Amino acid sequence: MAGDWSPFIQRRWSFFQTPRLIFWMSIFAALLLFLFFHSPPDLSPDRRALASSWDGHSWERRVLASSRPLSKLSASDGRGHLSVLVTGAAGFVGCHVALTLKRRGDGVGDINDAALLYKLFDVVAFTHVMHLAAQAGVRYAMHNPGSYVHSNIAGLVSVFEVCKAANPQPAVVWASSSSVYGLNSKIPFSEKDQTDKPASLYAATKKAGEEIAHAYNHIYGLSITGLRFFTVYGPWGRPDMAYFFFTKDILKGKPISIFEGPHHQSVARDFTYIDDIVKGCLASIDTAQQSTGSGGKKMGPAQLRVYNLGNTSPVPVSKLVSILEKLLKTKAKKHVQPMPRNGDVVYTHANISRANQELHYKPTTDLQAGLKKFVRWYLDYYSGNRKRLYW
Ligand SMILES: O=C(O)[C@H]1O[C@H](OP(=O)(O)OP(=O)(O)OC[C@H]2O[C@@H](n3ccc(=O)[nH]c3=O)[C@H](O)[C@@H]2O)[C@H](O)[C@@H](O)[C@H]1O
Repeated sequence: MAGDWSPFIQRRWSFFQTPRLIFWMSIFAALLLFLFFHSPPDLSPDRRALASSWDGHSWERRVLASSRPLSKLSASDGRGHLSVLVTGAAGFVGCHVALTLKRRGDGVGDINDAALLYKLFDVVAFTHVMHLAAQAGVRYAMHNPGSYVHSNIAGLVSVFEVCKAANPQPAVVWASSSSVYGLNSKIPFSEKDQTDKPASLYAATKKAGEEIAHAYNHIYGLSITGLRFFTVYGPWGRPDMAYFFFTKDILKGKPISIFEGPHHQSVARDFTYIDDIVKGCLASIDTAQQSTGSGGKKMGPAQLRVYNLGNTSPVPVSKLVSILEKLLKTKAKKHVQPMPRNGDVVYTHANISRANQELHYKPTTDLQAGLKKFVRWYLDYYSGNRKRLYW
């Protein structure tokens, strides 16, 4: 369900040295061969993977230990600790949210495999699911459309299926996207605006997710909150995003393309720093009401929410580049070019008043400050200085 991360993986792996890579690939291949020849023949592939990776009792013990709240740390609102299943915890937003929950003392499990989801719910009565696993990226959807359908639609349905069948049902908080506003020209974007003109397949799958959420809420009484993230950036970010590969290319002296809209209109984004997004995610968990259904049956109306999580301060991409140039002390080789027809939109700007009123969401990091933290992390990370970690 984590989707196809080809561009991400390619960029990350190019930093590995080849002999090391070959060594680990050999170990991995040997492990696969071992598992293949030693698995009992009557197990399905999913069950076989499960059985070979975890022996039942020790696996359950690990899941229980990981999801158990730490009693010494205090919960944020005095309601007691939560057990939160975080999907996509290997991804950008997911890893930050999971670590912050863990740090404040909540129990966190992590998985994005459907068979394991059911097994996990047998073992742990999750109070919440933070569903962040997805195929992200606006432009990559043109190259690999199936991956978006697989992760953002089929994957979402499989998460809702396991949640609706659980007893008790957890409350679900999941990642939608600012891209659902598509060709909407009313700014700033408000949750009340129409979102029926997606400009990319990515946006269309996120919009479909919001409609699917409505159906599960309506039929099964699942409490569901969708978060429309606005161009999230920061340390441990996605290498396929512009701020990340601009940094890499500026340092390498490679040219970068800066898109512009029709009539030389500048392209701008409501760039939002990861720590602000994490606060919005945790506030959504903390304010989520319980689902009303039980074991697949609705008992009454349940909470259904959608929030914009943005910075409410759009910045032109050309300004993003000039901040990076200063922080990196290097001039970029800029090529300004018309925005290709690739699913991009010219402008995003979040109206965050609903999130502010109901979640007390208030972003505090502007692009200058956020990029400074990102660049510090980037230089440290890629200089090989990984001893100093970033949490
Ligand atoms: O808010 C979202 O819902 C989405 O945010 C992010 O999409 P975007 O806002 O498109 O971010 P990103 O690709 O970094 O491009 C940033 C800017 O650089 C411009 N851009 C891009 C490439 C380039 O070569 N030149 C350029 O000018 C480009 O035109 C754009 O204006 C997430 O990737 C997506 O997964 C989703 O979460």
